[in-house]
Amino acid sequence: MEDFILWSNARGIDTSRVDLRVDPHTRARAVVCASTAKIKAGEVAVRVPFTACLGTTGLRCGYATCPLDDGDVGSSKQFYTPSDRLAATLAHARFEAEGGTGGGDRDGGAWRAYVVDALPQTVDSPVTTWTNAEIAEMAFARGIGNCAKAKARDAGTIKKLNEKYGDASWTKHFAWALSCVRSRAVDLERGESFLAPMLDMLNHSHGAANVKWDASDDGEAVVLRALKTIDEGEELLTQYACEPAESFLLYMGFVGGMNPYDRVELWSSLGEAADWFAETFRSEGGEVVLDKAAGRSIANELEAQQRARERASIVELSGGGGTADDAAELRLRDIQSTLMGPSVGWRTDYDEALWLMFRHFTQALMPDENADQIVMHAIKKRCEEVLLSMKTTIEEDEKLFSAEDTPPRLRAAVEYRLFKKCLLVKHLQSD
Ligand SMILES: C[S@@+](CC[C@H](N)C(=O)[O-])C[C@H]1O[C@@H](n2cnc3c(N)ncnc32)[C@H](O)[C@@H]1O
Repeated sequence: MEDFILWSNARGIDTSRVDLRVDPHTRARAVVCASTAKIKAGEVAVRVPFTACLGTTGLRCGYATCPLDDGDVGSSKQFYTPSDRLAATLAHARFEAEGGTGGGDRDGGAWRAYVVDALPQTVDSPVTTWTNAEIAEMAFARGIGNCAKAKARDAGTIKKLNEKYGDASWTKHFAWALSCVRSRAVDLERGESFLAPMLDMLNHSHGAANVKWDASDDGEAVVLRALKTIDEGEELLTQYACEPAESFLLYMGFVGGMNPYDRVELWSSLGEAADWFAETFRSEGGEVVLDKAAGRSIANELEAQQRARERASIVELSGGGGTADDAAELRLRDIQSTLMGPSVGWRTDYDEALWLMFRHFTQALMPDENADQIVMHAIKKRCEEVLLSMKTTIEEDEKLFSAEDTPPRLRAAVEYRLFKKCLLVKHLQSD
């Protein structure tokens, strides 16, 4: 790590207020407040000039050679997501740092201390190294399904890159680079993310972050700003993202305890929820009374409206206007291919659509009942069904989670399913 610190300082990264702590067993790093002084709220703990970052030319990053920008048809931004582009840039830097000749600025050697020596050799996560049996331990369809989708998508991208650039080029590092990007890139909400050495060694906390990353006042650097006073020796923690547990486990290999943004998918689509409603709320004689085809078409309509809203909000986030349409479409594709997919749970727009649909069904089938109460009853019934469908109980999971001899991957999968189950129980107990 000393070489990395020397390299960082030579690149203008000011590390005088922090130290790196390395766990001797796992080699995992944590950034801690240096023993020299506390860091007060609002102060800058670390400053990383963009010239020491790896990313896009737009940010004037020091390493910005994206091999996908080779001018060929099929290599433009249209065909790759921002994560693909950053991963290709990192893969290219590593290829050069290890002596490969890949064109571009041939500056890779200068980045060796970071891309070869400091970045992890592997990112252990369900989408990278876990076996199918290990993935299955996540138990919830959303996590497993998103993992399968991400793996299939990555395999497709790698195949495409190998066909175009050959598998002995920088592409041989692409899968590794993508996992590094997903687990450590910084995003300043300017559209594209980048890798900032040193900042990317900070760990995450769902609820106790004491620093946040920010653009420097002069716009030349990314800085870590203290959110409160940080004592000597205290670990600097940031909140990487406000995302459900899937995003953390699939792309970073950890769950990180109770996540306030976590959610449970009760059905994989509104159509499935509509069928479930029809099957569950039958006549006294046991016949299905809700017209299933009509139920499905309501579900499809609500889902289409939801997609249109999502698209519109992404266009708005991208700044609106003509060219933003492409960016919005790409961003939507990126989000959908990695994180989301249709989702029906609660506390999002999809929940609103679900609620509307179930209200509509209730009013048609049981006009004398209090529709909201029936909807609540239906959702709780589903929570119970999902809980009962699990192969393990909460108590068994708790035991596995705390047993010392539980293998780390199983522990991570158990932590994932355990918090989901706790969410279901919490919902069942709510008024
Ligand atoms: C951006 S890096 C952080 C630095 C990392 N510890 C290292 O050695 O470079 C992200 C990785 O750190 C680990 N990590 C970060 N926050 C964590 C947390 N709250 N719980 C468990 N692992 C965490 C995960 O392995 C994750 O993939």
